[in-house]
Amino acid sequence: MKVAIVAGSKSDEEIMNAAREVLDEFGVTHKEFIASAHRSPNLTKEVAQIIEDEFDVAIVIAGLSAALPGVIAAYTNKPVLGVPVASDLMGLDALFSIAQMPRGIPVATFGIGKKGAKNAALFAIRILSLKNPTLLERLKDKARSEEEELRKLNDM
Ligand SMILES: Nc1c(C(=O)O)ncn1[C@@H]1O[C@H](COP(=O)(O)O)[C@@H](O)[C@H]1O
Repeated sequence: MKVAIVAGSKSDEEIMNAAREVLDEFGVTHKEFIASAHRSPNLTKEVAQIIEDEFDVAIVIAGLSAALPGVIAAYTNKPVLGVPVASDLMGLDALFSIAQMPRGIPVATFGIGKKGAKNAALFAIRILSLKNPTLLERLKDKARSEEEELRKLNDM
């Protein structure tokens, strides 16, 4: 039950942290990697091979032209959850780049930045919960307690 979090640069650290916090909350084992398909293609290939061999799912975070999620998905059959990072074009560049994958190389695309990273982590947990009833219960508990908070706010 392991999730890889990969980012294209150390400058994406804040977004990585957002994903990590959610995984920690659910007690999911994870490991972080920094690799760039553009700047370190050999390292990226090695990281993808490690994901293929040792991980269940990968959250891949990238800004600008954001080739990284697609390149990782080319080297592994494990599910790749892509998270765009905002920069000069508000992250639309990365969003379109990650969403517009050529046929045959699927990457699930999430929202831009920290919210997207948190949802990607929750999605990774949903994937893992298919084979892990304890994790599924934790997801249900979280949903229940969030609804409970809203009931209190509404005095209901
Ligand atoms: N999208 C990619 C890739 C890649 O896709 O290979 N490599 C770096 N980057 C992105 O470049 C942005 C700026 O990086 P720097 O701050 O290191 O210049 C980061 O958001 C990173 O994800």
